[in-house]
Amino acid sequence: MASTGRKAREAPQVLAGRFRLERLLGAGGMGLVYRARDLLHEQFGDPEPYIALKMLSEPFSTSPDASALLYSEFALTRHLHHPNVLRPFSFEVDATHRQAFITMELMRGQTLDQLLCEHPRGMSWQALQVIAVPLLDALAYAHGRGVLHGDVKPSNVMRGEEQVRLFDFGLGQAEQGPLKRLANLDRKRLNAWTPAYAAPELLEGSALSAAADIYGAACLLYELASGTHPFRRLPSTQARAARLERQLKAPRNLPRRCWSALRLALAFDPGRRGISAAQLRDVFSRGASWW
Ligand SMILES: Nc1ncnc2c1ncn2[C@@H]1O[C@H](COP(=O)(O)OP(=O)(O)OP(=O)(O)O)[C@@H](O)[C@H]1O
Repeated sequence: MASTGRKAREAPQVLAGRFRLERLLGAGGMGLVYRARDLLHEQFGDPEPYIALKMLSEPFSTSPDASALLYSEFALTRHLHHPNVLRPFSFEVDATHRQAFITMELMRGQTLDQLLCEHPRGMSWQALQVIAVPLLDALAYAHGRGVLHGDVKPSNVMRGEEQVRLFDFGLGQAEQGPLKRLANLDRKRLNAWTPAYAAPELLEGSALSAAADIYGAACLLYELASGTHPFRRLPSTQARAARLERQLKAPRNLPRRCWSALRLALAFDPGRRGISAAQLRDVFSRGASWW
């Protein structure tokens, strides 16, 4: 994180004459996210003029299709209207600084990786269910609209004061519908997957699929339930080579029916990962019967 301070100082103070950057909220593999104030809204008396503002960090920001990449993230989420998908506001370009950026709803809360630090032995079933069901519902909804997330992992889900939100569709893609044209960008060359959550077939060059999203979500859910990653945070290809699926243990906080479903979702072979986000959601939504 040492470099993020440097990037924060280098960033312009006001973008597009309107958005004043206040502080860096987070730096991921590809982007920098700031808390910013919308000076226009503030001028008209908006008591809550705060937004989140995302721009690409180097070296992505200097790639020829940087703006298209960011636009694609914006466009994918703009077409999703779900209470558990983070709301984007606008895509902008600051001509002076030649800087493209997205504005979006500012979330107050914790990302799930921050939450996991507080639960090293996993969460109770009740606490887990409150997160799992909305998250899976958001994923099922996105998949139903032909949108794949591409990077489901704990740092891309936030538990806000009121809601759980899935965000960062930066590696996402439209499988069908008019947005499919956006998918021409080659994300493989970005090599931005997080190997511990990316399904083995993705790391081996296959196209993104709903099944790949399921693998990431399953790793995340396992981690919430047990406090540890199912495959010791190894890249999935290495975990498969070491046959770690044989050592998988049912998290003690998980009802048995959820474990059977989760195990299926954790399959290394996409052909055997025979469960959808909607099916997983339905299993996790049922009451706390342990059988
Ligand atoms: N709308 C938001 N409100 C508050 N904080 C946010 C928001 N969006 C992102 N963040 C914070 O910024 C961090 C990085 O955001 P994001 O995941 O979009 O960037 P990224 O570079 O695409 O990350 P990666 O590629 O590593 O997943 C998040 O983990 C979170 O802490």
